[in-house]
Amino acid sequence: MTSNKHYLTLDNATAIYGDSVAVSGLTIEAAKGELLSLLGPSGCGKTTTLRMIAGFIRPSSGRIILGGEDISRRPVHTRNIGVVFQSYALFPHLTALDNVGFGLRMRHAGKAECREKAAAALDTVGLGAYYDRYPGQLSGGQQQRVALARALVIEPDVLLLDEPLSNLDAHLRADMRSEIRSLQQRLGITTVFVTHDQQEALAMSDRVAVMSKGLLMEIGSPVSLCDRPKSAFTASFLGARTVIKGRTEAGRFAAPGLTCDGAPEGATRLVLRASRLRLSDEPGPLHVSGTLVNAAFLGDTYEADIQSACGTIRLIVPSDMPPPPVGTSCSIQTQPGGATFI
Ligand SMILES: Nc1ncnc2c1ncn2[C@@H]1O[C@H](COP(=O)(O)OP(=O)(O)OP(=O)(O)O)[C@@H](O)[C@H]1O
Repeated sequence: MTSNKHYLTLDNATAIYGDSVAVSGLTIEAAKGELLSLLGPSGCGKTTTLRMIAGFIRPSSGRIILGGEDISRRPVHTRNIGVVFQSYALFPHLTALDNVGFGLRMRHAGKAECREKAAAALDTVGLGAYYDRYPGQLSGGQQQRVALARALVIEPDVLLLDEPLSNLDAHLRADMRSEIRSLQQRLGITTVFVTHDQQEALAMSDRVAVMSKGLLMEIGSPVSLCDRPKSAFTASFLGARTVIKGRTEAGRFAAPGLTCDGAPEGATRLVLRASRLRLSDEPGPLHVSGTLVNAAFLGDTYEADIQSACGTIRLIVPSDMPPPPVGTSCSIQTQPGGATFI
């Protein structure tokens, strides 16, 4: 018996290629209906993890458990898992309908059933008018939807998405991001989503597993990872954060040219979150000043870099509070949630 909380479990899973360890002792659980993202830099083992779940590679040690059953040694085609690859991997000589129906035909479904289910899956992803188009006659976003329909048509127990948005332009990416998330929630399908884009992971996931060099660094909800990162790696990988090394004595964190009050004993890193800092001389917990060396206008915000004695500190300030000219001396103050200690 398995609870819905432990629907998909990687139990100490390790993957080795030749003599190099790609994934090392990974233990992660996904609840039924959860969208779990694997987030990390290139080469950290995200795709390898997905391939172990799908069954394309066997774990060298450890287990993959789905719905209470150990599937580690089961061949790919006997696992009811849908996969969408970065490249979509559509057959160019088949129409959208036949691409989607392909998996069903492999499972010996009848012609009428294939057609009916493939059409329903294409309708689900908003491609009802494109059954007869070939991949070459579809836009990147439409091809991506066909690939998604093909993964969904088998009514998979788990959906695996390997960087499915990386070939799309920024605008379409944002649209597809929310489309996939609402579809996943509507269908209640347990999903593992691989990405190296922190915004994508934060926007789409129930929980995010941060990976580095084949290891799980940290796992948590997007909000908890952003507000209370437990490692410097997570803090800096989640973007727009400055991590400063220092020491804490009597509740005060100190680094060259910087102090910050409210630190727990033993803290050796101060994480400053760019969007929760401001340029200000007002007194507060943070004491640091420096020179503005860069200010980039990003539309709704400015990204400003302050060169200080403890390194460059990045701030994101609203565009209605433009930073002073480059070269100006400024002090920085933190707003609630702007400073975290590790
Ligand atoms: N078939 C293979 N043979 C040998 N080594 C491999 C193979 N596939 C991946 N690797 C290595 O395993 C490690 C993890 O690769 P993996 O593709 O899982 O990383 P990733 O996090 O998905 O990266 P990316 O974001 O670039 O796709 C890397 O060091 C990679 O070079």
